[in-house]
Amino acid sequence: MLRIGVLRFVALPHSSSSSSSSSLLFNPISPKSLPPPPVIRTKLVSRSRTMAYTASSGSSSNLLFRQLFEKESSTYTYLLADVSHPDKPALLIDPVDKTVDRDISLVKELGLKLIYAMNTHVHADHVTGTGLIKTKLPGVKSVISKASKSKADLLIEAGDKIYFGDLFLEVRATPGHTLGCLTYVTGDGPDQPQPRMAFTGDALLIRGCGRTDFQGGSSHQLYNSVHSQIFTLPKDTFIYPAHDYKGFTVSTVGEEMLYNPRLTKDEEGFKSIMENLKLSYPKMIDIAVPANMVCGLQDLSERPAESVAK
Ligand SMILES: N[C@@H](CCC(=O)N[C@@H](CSS)C(=O)NCC(=O)O)C(=O)O
Repeated sequence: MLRIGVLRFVALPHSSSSSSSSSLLFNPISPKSLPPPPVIRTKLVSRSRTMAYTASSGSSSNLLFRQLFEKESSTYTYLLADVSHPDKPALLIDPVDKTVDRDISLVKELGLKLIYAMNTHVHADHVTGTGLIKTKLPGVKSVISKASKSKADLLIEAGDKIYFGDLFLEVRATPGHTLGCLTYVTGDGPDQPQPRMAFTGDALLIRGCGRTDFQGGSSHQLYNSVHSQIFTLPKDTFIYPAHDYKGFTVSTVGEEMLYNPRLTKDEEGFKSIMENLKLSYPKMIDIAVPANMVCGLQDLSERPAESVAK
């Protein structure tokens, strides 16, 4: 396997163009080669702060976590930040265009520095907020999978690690709802959040899963993605999906392995369920898919995306 890209946030000038600046924008530095951040960590204080910020997640002395909701498309957006790092670097997963102002206000109120606006996949039911965020906060980088064949500042793939401060997300490929679906999982390590947290996009929903009837969807692929990439995580790993239509907010791997009415079946049973969902096409699909192929910015320049160091 190729060496995983280590995307390390460093304080650099904001720039949104020029391919020659790519090495300035993402600095592939091993965390071990950097001096420790100049911050005195008082475990009790930082832990209690995190607890106050954290909604239904596990503990980490460094992680600030928020789950946000966009009600028209029933989409969850997630805000994560390393609040022990002096810059408080943050990222958003699956922001929606309609709630970008809310999300940016929250980022500012909490004193965070947003560095990545990430997509789990090319959504069909709403326009991503990642492009709009870039126009409002020009230093932010849009992120999506290379397999999605979309345009973004950063095209990522399985095995990459997305660093924000000393915390990171591991990238797992979970195709099946769309070809380019990714699941982001918090890091495995002593200073990373415990239990781990998996941001599954539409691959795995709570007691459900993403449909497989368009955008390169495949029930065979989705079944294998969930079983090989998500159900192999520790059972206490939290599941945070991109949507919920039933009022759920969080689940765990163990809970879904026991109670997911689709994915507890064998593959043939799963395929049969997926073939008979009889869902109507998302109302926004004809607008959302082309817009999301350019991370929500129809006029994004033609410059090539930065490649991730391997
Ligand atoms: N009614 C909504 C779309 C609902 C829908 O199709 N949701 C997708 C995820 S967004 S493409 C899905 O995979 N649902 C699975 C399920 O079992 O509900 C609209 O018109 O936007």
